[in-house]
Amino acid sequence: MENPINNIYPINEIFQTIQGEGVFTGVPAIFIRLQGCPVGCPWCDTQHTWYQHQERQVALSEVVEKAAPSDTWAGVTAASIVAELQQRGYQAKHVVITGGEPAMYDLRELATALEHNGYQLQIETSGTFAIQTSADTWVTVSPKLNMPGGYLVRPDCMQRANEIKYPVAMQKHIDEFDKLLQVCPPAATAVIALQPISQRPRATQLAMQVCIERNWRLSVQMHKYLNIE
Ligand SMILES: C[S@@+](CC[C@H](N)C(=O)[O-])C[C@H]1O[C@@H](n2cnc3c(N)ncnc32)[C@H](O)[C@@H]1O
Ligand SMILES: Nc1nc2[nH]cc(C(=O)O)c2c(=O)[nH]1
Ligand code: SF4
Ligand SMILES: [Mg+2]
Repeated sequence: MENPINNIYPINEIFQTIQGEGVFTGVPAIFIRLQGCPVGCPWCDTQHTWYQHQERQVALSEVVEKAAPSDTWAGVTAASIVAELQQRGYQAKHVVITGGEPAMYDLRELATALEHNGYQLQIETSGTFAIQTSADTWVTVSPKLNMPGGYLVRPDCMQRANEIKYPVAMQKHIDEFDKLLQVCPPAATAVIALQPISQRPRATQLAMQVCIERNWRLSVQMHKYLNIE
């Protein structure tokens, strides 16, 4: 049955590009970026999505294919989001819901609407909020440990993850991740990847070395090397 609730999702931007991170790297994808995140990672790529200011609310047409990142957002229903993707003639069938922190919102209605229209869904989440999405959603958890917002990574998120993509810059981060894997073990089938923070050469060197030692994957934010969105 269709979820009868008409959730309003705060959309920061919608764009079509190539997935640059994790297991689906290289796959053409439509990105839906939601506004709002309280986790506070100091090196966050998308700090313009942290706050949801009422006075920055705009129409949906203004957040589709933004010329530059901004903190404007539009409140949109699942049906209107699907209609917008179809109207824009996007060819990608892989949809990535990111943010901001998408797990702050109940994504079930949006997931159902997208799947009914032939899209395959992936979400990118920090693992600090309960994940409410469809059973078929590919869940990428990028755990955030000891961040200023004080949020904890949830064991249920680690269990649900199809992919764990951990951002690293120094050995301390690896040690913290090892502790997390012990306390909150992922499913045996979960793919584990390390993602160097902000393309820093030392972070990349460390991530490569640990991936080889542990037989984990490397995820390098390909879109930044290609200078695409
Ligand atoms: C911007 S976050 C949004 C989704 C969610 N809040 C999260 O953290 O997963 C999307 C992805 O970008 C990663 N990320 C953000 N800033 C980064 C940076 N400077 N270097 C490497 N990865 C970064 C996050 O770890 C996450 O995997
Ligand atoms: N190309 C591209 N790939 C991405 N993978 C995850 C992203 C994100 O911001 O969540 C992202 C992004 O912003 N662009
Ligand atoms: S959890 Fe994600 S969106 Fe929030 S600050 Fe960290 S990287 Fe940025
Ligand atoms: Mg990004």
